[in-house]
Amino acid sequence: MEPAIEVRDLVVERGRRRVLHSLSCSIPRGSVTGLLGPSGSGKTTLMRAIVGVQVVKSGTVTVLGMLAGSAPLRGMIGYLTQAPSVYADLTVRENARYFASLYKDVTSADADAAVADVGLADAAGQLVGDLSGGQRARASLACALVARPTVLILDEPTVGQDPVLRDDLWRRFRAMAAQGTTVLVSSHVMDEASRCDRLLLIREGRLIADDAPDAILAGTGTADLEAAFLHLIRAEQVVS
Ligand SMILES: Nc1ncnc2c1ncn2[C@@H]1O[C@H](COP(=O)(O)OP(=O)(O)OP(=O)(O)O)[C@@H](O)[C@H]1O
Repeated sequence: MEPAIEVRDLVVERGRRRVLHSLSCSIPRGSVTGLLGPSGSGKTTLMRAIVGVQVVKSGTVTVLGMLAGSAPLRGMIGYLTQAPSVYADLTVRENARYFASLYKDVTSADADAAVADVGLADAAGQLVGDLSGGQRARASLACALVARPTVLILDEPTVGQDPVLRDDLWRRFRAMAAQGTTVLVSSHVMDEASRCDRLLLIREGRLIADDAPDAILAGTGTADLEAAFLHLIRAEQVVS
């Protein structure tokens, strides 16, 4: 089957610095793919290119067979940015319903369901400006989920969440993938990597691993993913 996302020889420059160096990868449909790498390695930049909001120097990014940023994709991609993208002076419910109103065939009931899905049903009537950081992040996630996107791009969705909520969110991502949604999640947290079907490890704008977690462990001869990633990063440092 054609992959959900295909990135070919992608070069991106930001602030006159090259931050993605001819990066290529493909992301299968109906999977959870983790995007991991040190701070500043290019995770957000790659996600922005996939969503179609990043100016690229060269290369191509195709999503569901269409060029990233194409108009028909707008209703099919959910994007959770790292900084919550919600209105502080609206309640959680009003935010979700506002985003629902931007889509054809998405109802207030869908908005309310998305709020419940992220564990915010009890806070639905609260102003976003009065929420904790973790709650605000979940309100933003609810807005990204509202239209039940085919492709979901999540930039560090579990930052600031307690272990129980993180577990709930990961179960939800897995359930969405089981129903056919393609989920790309960036994270700094290694124990989350084992919950992914595939992992992309990026360092200084280049992919240094693109495989299933078990295959990465086997290939590096390590017992856990944290050790595997340190192994891969050190091996790269020796080469470069
Ligand atoms: N608006 C910008 N203008 C210029 N350079 C930028 C801009 N945003 C990011 N960069 C640079 O691009 C590189 C990649 O940044 P990016 O945000 O993609 O990394 P990241 O892996 O998502 O980091 P983090 O894990 O800290 O969010 C970094 O060197 C960063 O300094």
